[in-house]
Amino acid sequence: MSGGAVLEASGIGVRFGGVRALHDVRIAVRPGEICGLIGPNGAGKTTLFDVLSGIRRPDRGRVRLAGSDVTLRPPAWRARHGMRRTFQRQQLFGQLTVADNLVVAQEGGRWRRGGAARSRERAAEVLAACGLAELAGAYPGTLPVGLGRMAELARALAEPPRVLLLDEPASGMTAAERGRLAGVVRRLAADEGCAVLLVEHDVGFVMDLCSRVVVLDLGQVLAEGDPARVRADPAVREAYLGAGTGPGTGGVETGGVGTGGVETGGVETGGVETGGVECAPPDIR
Ligand SMILES: Nc1ncnc2c1ncn2[C@@H]1O[C@H](COP(=O)(O)OP(=O)(O)OP(=O)(O)O)[C@@H](O)[C@H]1O
Repeated sequence: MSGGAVLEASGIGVRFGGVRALHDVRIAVRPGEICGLIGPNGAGKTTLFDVLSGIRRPDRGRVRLAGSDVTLRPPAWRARHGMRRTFQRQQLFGQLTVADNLVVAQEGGRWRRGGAARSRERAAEVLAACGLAELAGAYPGTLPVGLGRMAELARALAEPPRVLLLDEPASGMTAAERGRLAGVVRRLAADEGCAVLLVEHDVGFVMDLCSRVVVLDLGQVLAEGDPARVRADPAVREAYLGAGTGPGTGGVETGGVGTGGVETGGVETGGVETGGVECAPPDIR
């Protein structure tokens, strides 16, 4: 399929009863690449992540990790072979400190008081790289949302991943935290050759960070390419604008770092009026 891809999926189909959540989806991510996965609500992004990470078995299609067919492999097997995923909801152990969560992640999920010295050293390094050194002794439940998400990312990096799937990593983060998150992800890809695939509702953040963007709509790949190309794609604009993006419709958030303001209500951007509340289309300029 795609030469050099470390993670690739082809012909993926998933149905939930009468709902076709994914149809003939193909996606590939190369080492060192940061790829964004976007799409309106219900497009199939989470379902695709579940298939890639092994949480859901597809009705059709194959998933390959470093060339091996892993379609029937469970999530733990994929994790042992270098695939890590973060979730929208924090997965850290609340009764362990942030540092101990990273130690446990390196020791097969088993807790031994103190852990191995090597694991503790690595945990300290990763936390420092994520700007969390001072929070090593904190308990996850005490962290504000953005720092909790960063700690979740740190846990995923406790052992160097080959493939990293990030599920809405910037959600709830301040602008400064988003900047730090982007820096960590860039370094991971550039210095360690990790392949990163991220689902994120903040389209501006995705466009700034990713070298390639895949757009899902109604369970199919609608467009794919570099951010400029995707931004300009009429089908992408139509899919977002047609989806309704305002409060109450669970629309796409905008306004990530450096995306500038969002034009609302203008003819050019196709703003939509809903019951007196002006709904802005996502910033896909
Ligand atoms: N467990 C389920 N049972 C039935 N239908 C489901 C289930 N999970 C997802 N779906 C449906 O599959 C389609 C794709 O959903 P999915 O959650 O993957 O989309 P998404 O792009 O992640 O959406 P969002 O941006 O809102 O998180 C939707 O129509 C959704 O209603």
